[in-house]
Amino acid sequence: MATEAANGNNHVVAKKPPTPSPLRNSKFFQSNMRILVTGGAGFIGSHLVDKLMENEKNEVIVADNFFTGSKDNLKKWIGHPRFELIRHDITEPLLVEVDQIYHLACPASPIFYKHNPVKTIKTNVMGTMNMLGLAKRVGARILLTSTSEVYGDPLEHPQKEEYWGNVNPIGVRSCYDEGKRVAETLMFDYHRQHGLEIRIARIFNTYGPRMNIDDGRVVSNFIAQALRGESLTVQAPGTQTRSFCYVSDMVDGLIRLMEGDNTGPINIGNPGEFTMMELAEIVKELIEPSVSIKIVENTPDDPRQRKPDITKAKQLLGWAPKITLRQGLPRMEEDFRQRLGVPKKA
Ligand SMILES: NC(=O)c1ccc[n+]([C@@H]2O[C@H](COP(=O)([O-])OP(=O)(O)OC[C@H]3O[C@@H](n4cnc5c(N)ncnc54)[C@H](O)[C@@H]3O)[C@@H](O)[C@H]2O)c1
Ligand SMILES: O=C(O)[C@H]1O[C@H](OP(=O)(O)OP(=O)(O)OC[C@H]2O[C@@H](n3ccc(=O)[nH]c3=O)[C@H](O)[C@@H]2O)[C@H](O)[C@@H](O)[C@@H]1O
Repeated sequence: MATEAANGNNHVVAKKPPTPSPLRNSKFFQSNMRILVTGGAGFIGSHLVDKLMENEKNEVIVADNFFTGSKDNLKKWIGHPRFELIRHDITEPLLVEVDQIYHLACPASPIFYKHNPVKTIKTNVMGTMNMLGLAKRVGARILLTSTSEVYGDPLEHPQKEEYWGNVNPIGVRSCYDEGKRVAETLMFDYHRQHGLEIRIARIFNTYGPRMNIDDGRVVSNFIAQALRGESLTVQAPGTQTRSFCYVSDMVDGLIRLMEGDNTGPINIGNPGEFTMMELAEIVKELIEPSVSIKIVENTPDDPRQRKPDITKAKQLLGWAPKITLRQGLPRMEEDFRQRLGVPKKA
């Protein structure tokens, strides 16, 4: 029995990691690493695929059911000899031979994850079990994209990884936040019981190009509203806070976590904290000063504050975000202008 203190906890690991499947060596001629990205047609997943494909030694397989993702996000890779796209729902088993699994598949916008909550739970629980089963069979390392929502409506601020959270187990957000908490539990149980190599990232609000225009999350809503000349809808009271991380910083953090020695969970996010009213003011100032801001009704269990403590990410991964909100928003604006067909005023 080995004891591991990677996260300051003592995880008793019962077994050595599973032996890799011999089929894993039958690779495309140039590659030495075959990587599965579940949810790779989504927002963060497609940026991750871009980065992984830059390395000529990687073969990348994406499995996605296109619920919130799109082939458009991957169009530059379709047909590439080192890339494969599989239409697959991860609540069903998947048989592939891979060395690493980035497990992202799960709707992330509250509007979408609440649309079919039972499916969201199935994706988090059965989907994660299927991916862990796959990792066990082929001896692959697996990284789960968990969320700051595991801290619920946090009573500690900023949130450290040791904080166990304040989550409503029967609320409308529970399919997602409790789903991710079970997914984390499954990761650690497979690690302790079967010796699987696991990595857990707790992602805090991430934004950037390729977010669905009408995806309902706050940054995409405000930018789309500003470009359409509509009022920015701040949900009451507007004093709730979030910390926004630009997607290239996020991808860098995820790859460092996968390649490093620590299981996590590790917070990956930008500690710059803004109220939703402040965010609306910044979007208005940077994108369209003529739009108004209106307060609208909020949804149940909306967390009142959220800010990552990233001491662990700095120490263990040598990672810190580089792009500020004021630098990131214009990059996203450019992408939204192109997709909405709204040119910048001369
Ligand atoms: N963006 C954020 O702010 C944020 C914050 C915390 C955690 N995360 C996590 O990061 C991951 C990616 O988030 P995102 O913002 O890119 O979301 P997204 O909705 O753009 O991407 C999710 C992808 O998963 C796919 N998917 C959903 N259910 C599936 C299923 N059952 N089978 C196969 N594919 C399925 C979707 O079609 C989509 O392509 C998610 O796991 C999310 O929980 C994101
Ligand atoms: O980072 C995380 O861990 C989580 O963050 C988000 O969840 P949430 O923070 O609720 O995301 P938004 O829907 O973007 O809401 C952020 C805040 O903006 C407010 N909001 C949202 C939309 C809007 O039009 N106006 C507005 O004021 C909401 O009330 C909330 O307080 C993501 O969507 C989750 O997938 C992710 O796991």
